[in-house]
Amino acid sequence: MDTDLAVNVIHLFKTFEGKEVIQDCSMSVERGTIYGFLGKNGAGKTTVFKILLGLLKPTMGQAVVLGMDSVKNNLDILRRTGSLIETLIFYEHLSAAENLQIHLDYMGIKNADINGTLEQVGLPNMGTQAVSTFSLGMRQRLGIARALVHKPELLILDEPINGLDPVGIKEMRELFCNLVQERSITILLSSHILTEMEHMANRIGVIADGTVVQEIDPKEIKRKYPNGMEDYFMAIANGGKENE
Ligand SMILES: Nc1ncnc2c1ncn2[C@@H]1O[C@H](COP(=O)(O)OP(=O)(O)OP(=O)(O)O)[C@@H](O)[C@H]1O
Repeated sequence: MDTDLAVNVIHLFKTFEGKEVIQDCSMSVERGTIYGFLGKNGAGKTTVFKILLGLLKPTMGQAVVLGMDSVKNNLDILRRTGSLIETLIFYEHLSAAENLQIHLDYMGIKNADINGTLEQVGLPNMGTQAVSTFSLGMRQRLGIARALVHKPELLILDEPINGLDPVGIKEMRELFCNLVQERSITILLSSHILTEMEHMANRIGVIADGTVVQEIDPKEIKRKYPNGMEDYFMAIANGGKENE
C-alpha cells in the first residue's frame, strides 16, 4: 500500500438501477496536496466522493482513504476526514456554534476550537446567531467550518466555493492553501470555477462519464493551453482524449 497517498481509487465501478455511473475509475491523491476534481454535470464527482466517505458502496473495485478501505473502515474514515457534500443541512433554529458543537459531540471530540474555526472561515462573532438568518454564502462558510472543526487529515469538498462572492472565494483559496502548508492536510475538491482550480490545485483530475480520463499538473495544462483551463476542459471533458 502506498502510504504517500491520502486517496487511492482502484478500478472502481458503481451501478445505480442497472446504469453504470462510475466505470473503471482510478485516481490517486498524494498526501499534503490539493487535488482539483473536474467534470461536467453528472460526470460522477459526487458519487466518487460518497464512495470515498463510505456513504455509498462500490459495485466493484476499491477506494482506499488514509490507508483504509472505504467499506470496511468507513467510521474511522469519517472521523479523520472533513467533508462538504451536496445540500448543507443544519439545525436552523440553533446557532452556528451550537451546530458545530452537535457535530463534535457526534464525532466524540472534546475541546475543539469552535470560535477559532468560525473566525478561520470568515464568520467571526457569528457564533450566537441562528443559522436560519444566514445568507447562502454564510451557510457555505459554516459548512466548511463543520468540515474543519475536528481537525481532519483529509478534506473532501464538493463545490465548496459555490455561492461565495469574489472576496469569499479568495478567502477560501487562501484558507485551503494555508491548511495544506501549515497543517499538511490533504484537500480533494471539486468546482466548476476553473480559474480557481488552476490557482489552487497541485494536481487536476478530470472525470468524464464515470472514468478519470486524465490526472495532470496544472502547470502542464498552462503550457499546453496558454489561454487557460477553459480550453483544456472543453477539449477533455467530453470523453477523454484531448483534441491536440
Ligand atoms: N442515487 C442515485 N440513483 C440513481 N442515479 C444516481 C444517483 N446518484 C447519482 N446518480 C446518477 O449518477 C450520475 C453521476 O452523478 P453525480 O452526482 O456523481 O455527478 P457530478 O459529477 O457530481 O455532477 P454535478 O457537477 O452536477 O454535481 C448522474 O447521471 C446521476 O443522475
